[in-house]
Amino acid sequence: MTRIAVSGAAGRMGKMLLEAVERDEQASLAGGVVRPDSSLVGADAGELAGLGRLGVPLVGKLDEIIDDIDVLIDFTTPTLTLANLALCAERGKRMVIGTTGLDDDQQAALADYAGQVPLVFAANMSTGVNLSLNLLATAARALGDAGFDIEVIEAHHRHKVDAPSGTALMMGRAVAEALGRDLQKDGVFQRVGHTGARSAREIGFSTVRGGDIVGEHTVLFAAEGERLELSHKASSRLTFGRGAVRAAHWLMTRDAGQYDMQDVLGLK
Ligand SMILES: NC(=O)C1=CN([C@@H]2O[C@H](COP(=O)(O)OP(=O)(O)OC[C@H]3O[C@@H](n4cnc5c(N)ncnc54)[C@H](OP(=O)(O)O)[C@@H]3O)[C@@H](O)[C@H]2O)C=CC1
Ligand SMILES: O=C(O)C1=N[C@H](C(=O)O)C[C@H](O)C1
Repeated sequence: MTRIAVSGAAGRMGKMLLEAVERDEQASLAGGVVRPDSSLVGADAGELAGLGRLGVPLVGKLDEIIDDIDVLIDFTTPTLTLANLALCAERGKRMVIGTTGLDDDQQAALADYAGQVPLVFAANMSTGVNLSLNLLATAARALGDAGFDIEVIEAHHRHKVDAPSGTALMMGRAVAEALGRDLQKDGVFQRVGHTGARSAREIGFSTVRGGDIVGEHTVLFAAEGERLELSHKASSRLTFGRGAVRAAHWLMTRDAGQYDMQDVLGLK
């Protein structure tokens, strides 16, 4: 049994993660963490997630349960994720991190902590998206320097706070690496006014926000006379939750280091 706790348990992903852990026969739900001042502190994690009473009370601080867990799953905010990681590294606890929107310094800090504990960090835990990274690299090598323009288009719910999505950036990086391009230089994240014509090397990003869209990503390869689109559409957050639980089990036999979901799925 892998004893798993969920950080940000009251969030959109937090509740899904509680369900994914509870549904997994090889995992036991060892706790859920909410804000210290939340009225949910002391409430039952199962009731929060609509699973009925599980006898697992929600706590306001990770410190209260950390000794009784094997893995912390964290899909929250960059600041909270790094604070939790500092504590997990100190106590030798593994982490699965799905939080997006980390800046360069935050990503460097995360990489430093990975020297102390095993962790999986991925902007998307779904099987389809992680497989698509390989397909995208193949398509980019075949088409990217042969007259095809590359654009990444993503759509998410109205509550999402970071843009472009972590997945869109990951897809853009897969394409850029396959073509020897650099997103810092070749990524175009905004077009407005008289932009001039598109350059051949640029990789464009477009963001849609609205309603309850769970997460949709398309990479478009557009030439004169034809276009190829590789799309992934998530219709339930449970797909991310299941991936995170799979990553938690996988981490149990790993040494300290930073891994991603392609490592977990054996796609490298
Ligand atoms: N890797 C993947 O596969 C996926 C990644 N994500 C990423 O996961 C993250 C969370 O997404 P989502 O669930 O939609 O967001 P939510 O805002 O619904 O959830 C975040 C949770 O974290 C809590 N939280 C934030 N700061 C603190 C704090 N300082 N102390 C305690 N709790 C805190 C929030 O509490 P409160 O509500 O009180 O603010 C909330 O419950 C995002 O970065 C998103 O991009 C999402 C889906 C899939
Ligand atoms: O915030 C979300 O909801 C999602 N975020 C992730 C991202 O930024 O790529 C993954 C997924 O698309 C849902």
